[in-house]
Amino acid sequence: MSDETPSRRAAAAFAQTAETGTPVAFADLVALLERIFLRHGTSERVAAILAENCASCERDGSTSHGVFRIPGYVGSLKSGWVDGRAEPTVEEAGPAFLRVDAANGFTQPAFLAARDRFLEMVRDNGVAVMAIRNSHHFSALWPDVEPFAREGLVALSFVNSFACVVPPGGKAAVYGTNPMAFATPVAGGDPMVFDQAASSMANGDVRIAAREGHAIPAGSGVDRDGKPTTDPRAVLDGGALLPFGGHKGGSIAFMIEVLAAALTGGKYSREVDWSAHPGAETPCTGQLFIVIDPERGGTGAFADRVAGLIGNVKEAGQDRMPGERRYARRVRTLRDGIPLAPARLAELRALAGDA
Ligand SMILES: NC(=O)C1=CN([C@@H]2O[C@H](COP(=O)(O)OP(=O)(O)OC[C@H]3O[C@@H](n4cnc5c(N)ncnc54)[C@H](OP(=O)(O)O)[C@@H]3O)[C@@H](O)[C@H]2O)C=CC1
Ligand SMILES: O=C(O)C1=NCCCC1
Repeated sequence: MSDETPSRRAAAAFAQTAETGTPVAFADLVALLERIFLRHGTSERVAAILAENCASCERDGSTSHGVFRIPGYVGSLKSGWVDGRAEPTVEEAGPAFLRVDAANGFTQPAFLAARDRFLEMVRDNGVAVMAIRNSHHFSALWPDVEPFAREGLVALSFVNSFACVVPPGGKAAVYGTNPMAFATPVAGGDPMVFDQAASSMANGDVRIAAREGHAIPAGSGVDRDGKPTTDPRAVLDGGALLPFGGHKGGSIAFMIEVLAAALTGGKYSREVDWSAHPGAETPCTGQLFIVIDPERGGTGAFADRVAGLIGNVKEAGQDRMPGERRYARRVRTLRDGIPLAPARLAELRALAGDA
């Protein structure tokens, strides 16, 4: 059984560099990122939320959505494509359905503005849906869902991005890399969380491979003529990624366009048009949450049952559950600091306006 996803393999060289960089304490990284966001026009609230979110990705080794993304956030803010001071509006569309308009701002501040009311709905009804639109999600999804599982809930979330994935057998990019995340409580342990793109790789990992001069795994993408390629630059320059697992990943990507865009009122990935905003990198689309109170299942032993299943999976030979790598790295980096390559740290300090 392979130990790594193609994305993980493609990012490995960069991750190694990062592992050997200058150690930065989590709180210091949050403070540095907060200064960058503030300097580029966000409100204090938005800066605090995005800085914590992005630093958490770096801390947990979510390299494709950690500090690597900061120039992209800045590009979107500078180009006027995203509103760093947006005030989201929250509307109740039923006893267990919240609609959130992020008002062309970042998704996480809009999500957090609605989260308390959403939790009440989940507790009252056993399940609730939150549909966010006009929102820029530029991060991993696990920071959105893991806290629900720590509160005893099961959470699912879906985001669509921008057209860079061809449907199986297709020639034009229709889908985004469209991640989905799932989180469940586990008795006696950390939640089990998976968070994965519907494409062979995240676009972020393709860009890291291009920057570092590494090939991407065969079967990940095609060039502008639709020919298979392992050159990340060919994928980025008019080419596209493929869905993971052929038609099965294609169907997941389709489902995510429906749930995150059609249902929320957000844009489809292929409707994202930032051509009038050079430098913009954050897609403005939608995100859907479905959160369930597992106690409503009435077994009284939900989290024990999940722990039992994980035990079965491990006994059968899977040595690592999704999320375990992140948790181990979190412990390490909170203790030893988050290793940042000197070039990355210099880039961040320059963006923060440090001399
Ligand atoms: N905002 C956006 O629009 C987008 C965001 N993304 C984000 O990019 C990130 C990377 O996505 P992707 O490249 O698909 O993710 P990966 O393929 O790296 O990992 C997907 C999941 O599989 C788990 N996993 C990886 N390797 C193993 C293994 N050997 N055994 C068991 N579990 C394993 C990971 O857990 P672990 O984390 O513990 O390694 C993770 O939960 C995600 O966080 C996603 O949300 C992607 C696309 C668009
Ligand atoms: O890595 C990706 O794929 C993406 N991440 C952030 C939003 C655009 C797509």
